[in-house]
Amino acid sequence: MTPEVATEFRKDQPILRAMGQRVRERLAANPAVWRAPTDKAELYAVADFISADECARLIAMIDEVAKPSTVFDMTYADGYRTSFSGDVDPHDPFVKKIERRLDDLLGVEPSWGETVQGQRYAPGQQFKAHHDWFHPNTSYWDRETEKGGQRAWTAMIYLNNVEAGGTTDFNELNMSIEPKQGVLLLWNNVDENGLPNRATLHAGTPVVSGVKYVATKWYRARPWL
Ligand SMILES: O=C(O)CCC(=O)C(=O)O
Ligand SMILES: [Fe+2]
Repeated sequence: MTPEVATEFRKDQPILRAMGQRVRERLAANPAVWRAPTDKAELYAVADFISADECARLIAMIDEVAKPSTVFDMTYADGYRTSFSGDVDPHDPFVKKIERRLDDLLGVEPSWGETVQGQRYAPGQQFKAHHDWFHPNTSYWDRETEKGGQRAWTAMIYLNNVEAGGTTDFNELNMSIEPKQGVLLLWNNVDENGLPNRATLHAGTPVVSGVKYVATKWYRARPWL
């Protein structure tokens, strides 16, 4: 990482380092949490994090709000993220229940989490390789730095099994994760020093057949609400 970039990241670095340590220790003490065998990134999974009924309920909510996805600096037409997505109602008691379960797993202040975003991929749709952490020199950097700061953790739940395709690929880690209903995938977007981790590069690969639904919550360095 160039020194120039490191300057941009300095503001949240100590917070992210401390947060990483706290979450890491909490997850290590939880027997339901599996840690991927790599030291390049912190990637975890929890099986049966939510039930099939809960998945169905979230899927119905996603179908109500999903629109062509955008990425912070891009439009749908750029073809980078061709899924449909939308935020589910953050005031819905059922959504709050799922959020509480996530907050509690990580031991993170609820106010640091963004609203849960649902995403649906039809055959051929994908989210090309990207980092979830924010990059400086973008149109959104100042705004996001002001509101919540850097993205620290990503918590993504697979809501259904996909007939073919739709894996989440972490190419730097040589890992390709097949969607499985109810599984939570969790990773720290920054390294142990609190700096953005390039090895967290990942993609939602094109669905080949069937449909894929995920629900994602990102946790920030500071209160987002
Ligand atoms: O759908 C996936 O497997 C990955 C989604 C993703 O990376 C994201 O929404 O940031
Ligand atoms: Fe992502």
